[in-house]
Amino acid sequence: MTKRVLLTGAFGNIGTYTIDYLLERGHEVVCVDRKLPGTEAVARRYDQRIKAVWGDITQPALWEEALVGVDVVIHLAAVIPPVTETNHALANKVNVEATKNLIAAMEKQGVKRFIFASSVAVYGKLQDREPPLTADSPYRPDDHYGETKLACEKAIHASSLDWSILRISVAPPIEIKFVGGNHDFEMIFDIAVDTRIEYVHPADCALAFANAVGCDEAIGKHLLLGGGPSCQCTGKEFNDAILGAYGIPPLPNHIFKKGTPAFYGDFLDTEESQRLLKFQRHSLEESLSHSRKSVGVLYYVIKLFGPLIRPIMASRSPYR
Ligand SMILES: O=c1ccn([C@@H]2O[C@H](COP(=O)(O)OP(=O)(O)O[C@H]3O[C@H](CO)[C@@H](O)[C@H](O)[C@H]3O)[C@@H](O)[C@H]2O)c(=O)[nH]1
Repeated sequence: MTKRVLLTGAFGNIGTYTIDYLLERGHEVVCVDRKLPGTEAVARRYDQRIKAVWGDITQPALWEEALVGVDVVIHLAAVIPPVTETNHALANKVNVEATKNLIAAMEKQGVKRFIFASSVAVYGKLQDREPPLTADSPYRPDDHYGETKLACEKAIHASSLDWSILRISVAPPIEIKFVGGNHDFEMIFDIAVDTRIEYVHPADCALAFANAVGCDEAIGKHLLLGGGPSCQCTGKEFNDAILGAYGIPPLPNHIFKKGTPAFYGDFLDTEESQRLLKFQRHSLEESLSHSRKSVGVLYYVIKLFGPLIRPIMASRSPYR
């Protein structure tokens, strides 16, 4: 059955793919995002096919307009690291207060179905345990981002909504393009070379969110979004592969964060999430070839200047 779906953070990394899947399934999509040159450019691509509601999600009045006639809410809008770590006040306001206001507005307006984008950051760094990470592994976030996502989850548990919480693993943008988000390439330096990573294509996350709309069995569940065994690798393999897709040679090991456990997440048990949401479509290999294609001829230019680019990139590492 087609639904009217409110999608927050609609013009960001995962949001844009989510719009595509929702439209493909015949849903009406109401998109909420900040009005920025990048987000407006993305919105123009959808023209009359979506309704855009522009505004600041920390303003409770925004929800009154956005929720009219809505059946389901997919809440992606958030600030992510590194901003969450340098600006705690903003992270609290955007990630926690706005989510609490949205929940209150939904309860007031009688909108029941809520699908929330959380993160494996709620577990903190727990690679001292045997993999895989399961939905009920212990929560001990050790960064502010993870704290904010866990606070949202607690507010959701205390609500009267029909919720699903989807905890996303490592899902950076696949293409060099400006979307509304706040991704920062320097994050790669936080991924220690020997850490266990489970990548997931942002489009596959989007598919999980879109499929959750019609999946009543997902109600009341915490589901892990990782790409599956074909997306599991070490931090070193991950960083080399991502850089390689853009024509950049591997960076030396010593400029990456040291020590274990040195990044959150792990290899994940995605048996239940995949059974319910059927979202794992891309291996890491396929995602990298997608990245490589998006770079086009620039790949050869970057490759040619690789020996010059490499030290410039390395100089941006805080762990040199
Ligand atoms: O005050 C704000 C801050 C952000 N956004 C929007 O939120 C979206 C965030 O997207 P982006 O920064 O590209 O990140 P994603 O990779 O899409 O982040 C998704 O995946 C993360 C986990 O990997 C989750 O934490 C996020 O909630 C979820 O949106 C963007 O459209 C932003 O414009 C707002 O609308 N208002």
